[in-house]
Amino acid sequence: MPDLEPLKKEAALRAVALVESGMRVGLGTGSTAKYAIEEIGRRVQSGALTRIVGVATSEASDALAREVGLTVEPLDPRPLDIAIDGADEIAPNLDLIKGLGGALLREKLTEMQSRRLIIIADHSKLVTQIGEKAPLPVEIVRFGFLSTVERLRQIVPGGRLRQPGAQPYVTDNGNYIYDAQLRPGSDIAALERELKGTLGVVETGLFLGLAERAFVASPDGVQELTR
Ligand SMILES: O=C[C@H](O)[C@H](O)[C@H](O)COP(=O)(O)O
Repeated sequence: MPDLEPLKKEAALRAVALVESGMRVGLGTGSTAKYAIEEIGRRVQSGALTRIVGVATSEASDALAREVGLTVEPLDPRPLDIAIDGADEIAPNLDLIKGLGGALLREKLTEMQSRRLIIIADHSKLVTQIGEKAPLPVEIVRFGFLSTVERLRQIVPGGRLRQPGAQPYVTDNGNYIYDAQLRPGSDIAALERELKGTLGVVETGLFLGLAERAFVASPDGVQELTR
């Protein structure tokens, strides 16, 4: 398995180059977004960027941002100038699956409000159709979760409650996650509507029509994709 870390970092640096002083910045979650947060922190510490306010998409990113010296504020109704985040699948039209790290709800809340969503990833995340590689995370409420899982199985038969150990995985919002196995080529816009209309579902990891640009790094260099 080749080391993807330098590639993730390279993609992150390309995105951070778009951040300007005075911006309100959505801070993504995950092992790629981490490089972006660290780089923004470095630029703030060196004085290259000033008056940056970060809005974090998870408790982990909030903690990291503070650690690297960023000012972090909660999400409020003001728009963000830019958000930088990783993804689990990137389709050619920049539709995404996100949430394998469990942060999909806060990510969607934050990134819907951003003027620009920039995705950073290594080339392993590229797919020709959504559902090819990653499961689709669906955040569900804990109360009656077994009933919600049954309802979800009627819609997407393949899938399971995320349970890494003895207990189900719990999100920052105190919810559970159902990881659905999609059939590539299915109508994902219709699926999104159906899942969002399902009792017990809080949010899905489908990010459709949200990303403006993606920096995708491979051993041949960084590819810049636009919608
Ligand atoms: O919940 C997690 C987020 O959606 C991440 O952005 C996504 O899982 C990609 O993470 P990584 O950069 O670690 O592959």
